[in-house]
Amino acid sequence: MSTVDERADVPSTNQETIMELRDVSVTFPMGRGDSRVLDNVDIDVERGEILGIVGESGSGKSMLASSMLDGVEDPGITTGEVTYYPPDADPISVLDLDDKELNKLRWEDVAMVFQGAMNSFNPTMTIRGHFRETLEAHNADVEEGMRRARNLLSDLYLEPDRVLDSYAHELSGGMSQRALIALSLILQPEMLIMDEPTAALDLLMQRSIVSLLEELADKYDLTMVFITHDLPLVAKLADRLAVLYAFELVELAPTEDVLLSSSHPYTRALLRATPNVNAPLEEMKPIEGVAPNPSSVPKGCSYHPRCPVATEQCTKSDPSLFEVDDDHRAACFYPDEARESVPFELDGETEHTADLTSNRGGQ
Ligand SMILES: Nc1ncnc2c1ncn2[C@@H]1O[C@H](COP(=O)(O)OP(=O)(O)OP(=O)(O)O)[C@@H](O)[C@H]1O
Repeated sequence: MSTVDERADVPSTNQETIMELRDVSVTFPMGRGDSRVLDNVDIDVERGEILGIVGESGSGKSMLASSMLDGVEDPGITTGEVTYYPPDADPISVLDLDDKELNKLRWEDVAMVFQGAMNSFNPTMTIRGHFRETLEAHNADVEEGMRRARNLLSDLYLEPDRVLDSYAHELSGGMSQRALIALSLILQPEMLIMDEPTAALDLLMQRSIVSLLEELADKYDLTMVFITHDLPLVAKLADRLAVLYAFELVELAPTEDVLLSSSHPYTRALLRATPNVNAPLEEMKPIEGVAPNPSSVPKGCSYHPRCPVATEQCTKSDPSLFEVDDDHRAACFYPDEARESVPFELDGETEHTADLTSNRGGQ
């Protein structure tokens, strides 16, 4: 297994890596050949960061989330390398783990929360039962663990006693989603992967969960991967953004770079379709053209049929992630032309753009 120092030139800043994905692909065997639903993704998740992964519906976001914990459902096949770097132990090759080892990793090192908490809880068990069962299954000290559970529930602005004594159906959607986040953190993982964790919730609850997540990440030194189709939502939270298009990573950069100087025409179209970073997703305008499905991914750059700056080159070769700037990568042969041809103006401030504006003011 490669060490951190030997790593290839891939999208990352110079911080310490907690999870490394190399050439990660997911395919489903279909009647007429394989369907590739995640295509050679390379990414380094940095310890302590909040990484947002955005993309349209069907772009491969859930496949990416699942592949990080070797959780793609049968008959899907995940290939490539996923390496988890524990703080004080040898690296773990996630795709080589057996079921028992995976189960340990999933709770104790890298937890995962999906949308729709209702389906994650057993309807015949109280929330307390779920916490106890998880602690017992991992041979953890139950009394100490339950103390932690109460703290986590309080951190998430829930009344611990009321929630612990309830069944999931007795809680509102927002409460059960927060209880699920608390449960996912009960064995003190280093990293939390969330796949559309707020999708089923109303706008106000989405926003409030996002700010709670930020507080949690800070308090518990958590690394977070937040996967969503809601760019305005994740822009408020993430330190870096990764953009997926047609099962491939097309741009990766610090959030403010994406918001102010994105270099892939798809990211720019996505931002142009976002009238205001504070506006709800429902106000986004559609992007012209349609995203390909797995059986019809265009040759060359998969975005070329929708792209205003595409040339013949783009119909023939598929650009890899080029370095635009130190820690900014985009899979486009023509980033300068893209910036010129796809203008957008972002109204509204995120924490990131606000910081930039105030820095500029001081110059
Ligand atoms: N079990 C499966 N068998 C074959 N193809 C699948 C299967 N599950 C998903 N896919 C396909 O994989 C592709 C990527 O799906 P994925 O769920 O990762 O997209 P997504 O970006 O998470 O979308 P959404 O936001 O709608 O959840 C889609 O084209 C989908 O149709």
